[in-house]
Amino acid sequence: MHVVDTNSGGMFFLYGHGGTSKTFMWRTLTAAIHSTGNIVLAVASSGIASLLLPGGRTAHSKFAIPVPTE
Ligand SMILES: Nc1ncnc2c1ncn2[C@@H]1O[C@H](COP(=O)(O)OP(=O)(O)OP(=O)(O)O)[C@@H](O)[C@H]1O
Repeated sequence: MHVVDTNSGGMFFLYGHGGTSKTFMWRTLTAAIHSTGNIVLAVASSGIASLLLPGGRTAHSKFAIPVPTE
């Protein structure tokens, strides 16, 4: 939350074994940031993963990332 409060930005990588609260952490952060009036774009690399996030979409869908066909 510090990087949001100070508008400093950042990149974080959350990893861990199955069932170790990764989704819980993302959902909590999303709710906390959204509650401050900020916009949260929840995207994932796969459709299955995006279903775990509130309002989640795939990054390809949200940002219209082209998929090379050749
Ligand atoms: N702090 C917590 N308090 C209570 N329950 C929690 C907490 N953190 C996680 N849980 C519960 O533990 C379970 C597993 O958590 P979660 O789905 O966040 O793990 P995960 O790391 O995303 O798992 P996976 O890698 O399998 O997707 C969920 O049912 C979740 O509600």
